[in-house]
Amino acid sequence: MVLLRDEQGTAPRDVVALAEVSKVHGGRVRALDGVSVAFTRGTFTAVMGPSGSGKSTLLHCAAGLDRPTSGRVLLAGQDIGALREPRLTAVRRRHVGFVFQAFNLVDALSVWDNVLLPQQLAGTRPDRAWAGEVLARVGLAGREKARPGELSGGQQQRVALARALAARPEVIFGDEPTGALDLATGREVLRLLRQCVADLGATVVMVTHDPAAAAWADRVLFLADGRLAGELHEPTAQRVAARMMELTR
Ligand SMILES: Nc1ncnc2c1ncn2[C@@H]1O[C@H](COP(=O)(O)OP(=O)(O)OP(=O)(O)O)[C@@H](O)[C@H]1O
Repeated sequence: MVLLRDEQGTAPRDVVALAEVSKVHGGRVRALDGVSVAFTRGTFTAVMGPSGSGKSTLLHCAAGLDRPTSGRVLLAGQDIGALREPRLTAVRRRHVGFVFQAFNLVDALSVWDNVLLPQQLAGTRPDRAWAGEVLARVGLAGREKARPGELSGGQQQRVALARALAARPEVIFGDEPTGALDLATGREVLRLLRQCVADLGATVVMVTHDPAAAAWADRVLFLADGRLAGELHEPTAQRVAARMMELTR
């Protein structure tokens, strides 16, 4: 089972790369300050840092949801700074999946229609067989007709994950995807994200405040005051927590 779409027959090693990216909000707040970082295909990266350190801004710039004030962002081989709307939206819909803290499901639609919605918005023909497979993979086979409101928080986040996977994105961005879940349910979602990387070759970039969640990643990036403040490979929750203590001291 192969998740990644590769039209050119070549797969760049880095799915997302930021070069000297700065972002100034409202002409005053320098949320990112010259960040250069790459996200390698088939890896799971967690982004951590104190509140206000620029984590969400980094995620939004990397995903093409926000534009840097300066610097370049390459997403799925394209320099997205050069793209105007609606081309940028099209690239995002085609190559990026999102999982948010608040799930962001459409309550008026069934689970099945939620999962297919991004492809319908993108105007691509939904791959129904694959959608069924990803729903089964997240443990929701048989719940296709349910409305999100009838499901638990953990189940809703699994629908959101199936929705993110259904379009076979190059990269999945998670903004605190376990932030609204209890410990056990959050762990289940993290295990699924981990499996997406291991079994499907997905690339995952996840912002989190939780050292135990970050420990599921291959690498943890630390931000402080809009700058990279180091990284940990093969992290443990203890080492992540210790590094966070140093950053907030
Ligand atoms: N739209 C905006 N307008 C003005 N300032 C903003 C905007 N978005 C973020 N900021 C500011 O930029 C800085 C970085 O914010 P960002 O949300 O990226 O940090 P964060 O590390 O994700 O924070 P948190 O952990 O609290 O979510 C903060 O000082 C924040 O107040």
